Amino acid sequence: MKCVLSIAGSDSSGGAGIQADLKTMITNGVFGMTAITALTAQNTTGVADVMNVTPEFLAEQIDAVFEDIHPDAVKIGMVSEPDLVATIVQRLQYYKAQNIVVDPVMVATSGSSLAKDSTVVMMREQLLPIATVITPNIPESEVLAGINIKSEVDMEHAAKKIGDELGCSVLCKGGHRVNDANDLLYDHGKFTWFKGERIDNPNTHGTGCTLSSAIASNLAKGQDLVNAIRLAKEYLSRALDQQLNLGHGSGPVDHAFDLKGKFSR
Ligand SMILES: Nc1ncnc2c1ncn2[C@@H]1O[C@H](COP(=O)(O)OP(=O)(O)OP(=O)(O)O)[C@@H](O)[C@H]1O
Ligand SMILES: Cc1ncc(CO)c(N)n1
Repeated sequence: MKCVLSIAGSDSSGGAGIQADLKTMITNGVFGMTAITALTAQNTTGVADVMNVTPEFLAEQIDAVFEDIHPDAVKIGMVSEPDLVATIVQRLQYYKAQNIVVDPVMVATSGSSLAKDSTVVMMREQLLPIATVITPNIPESEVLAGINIKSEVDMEHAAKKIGDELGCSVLCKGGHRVNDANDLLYDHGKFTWFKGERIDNPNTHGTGCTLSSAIASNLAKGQDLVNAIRLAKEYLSRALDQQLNLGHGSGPVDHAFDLKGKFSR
């Protein structure tokens, strides 16, 4: 059994963060573990409050996991404070962690900010350069590259600029564009497009968390980066296709599509 660690925030409404990560890992055939960076009081309409853990307690969680069950991959999501970013980097380097997928979460689907500006600076300087792949959405790519993105050519410029500056592979996600949901990988000089038909479903809370956790699960199982992303995108499209409709805002996706028929709903 391959094991994946999620270092991320908890979403009380279950659609994003740690909760989305664990659901994704279980349905992608790996054993999921967690180190929680923050509790959020959150639902499909917004984030009411955030309580960060201390850097010391985050380090204790990461140590508890690595000293017992060395993860085959690590997914990193919401990290609000610069000190927490520094702690993660220090512990992952100490344990020589492999297959690090960073979703540089800045703003929730509902529009609430999830990371301070000083945190983004710290991520850029310390965390992103040690990642195997990072998965910014369009607004996050604009911040990291410092350019506006209006077209797929702009996505290529942004992904190349980020990847060349930080030395990591970059998956620039196209979910925030209006036409097809095409994602672009820039992997050390090479572009690969992952074409995705836009699914007519306004419930996209946690799609970024789901995609990055599925990529980490596939890397843990030994897939190369391109196949890990291709399979993760197929998984997310199927989860979106279920048309789950929960809550009063942008609701979560349905991870249980393979279990339909096994349990009554
Ligand atoms: N309506 C859609 N149909 C198909 N795929 C989609 C749709 N919306 C988003 N995606 C896909 O979902 C993944 C996440 O992309 P997105 O750009 O929404 O990330 P995000 O903004 O980080 O997500 P989050 O909502 O978790 O913050 C990408 O693979 C994107 O192409
Ligand atoms: C805890 C958490 N992590 C990530 C996101 C981004 O979707 C969110 N809304 N909440």
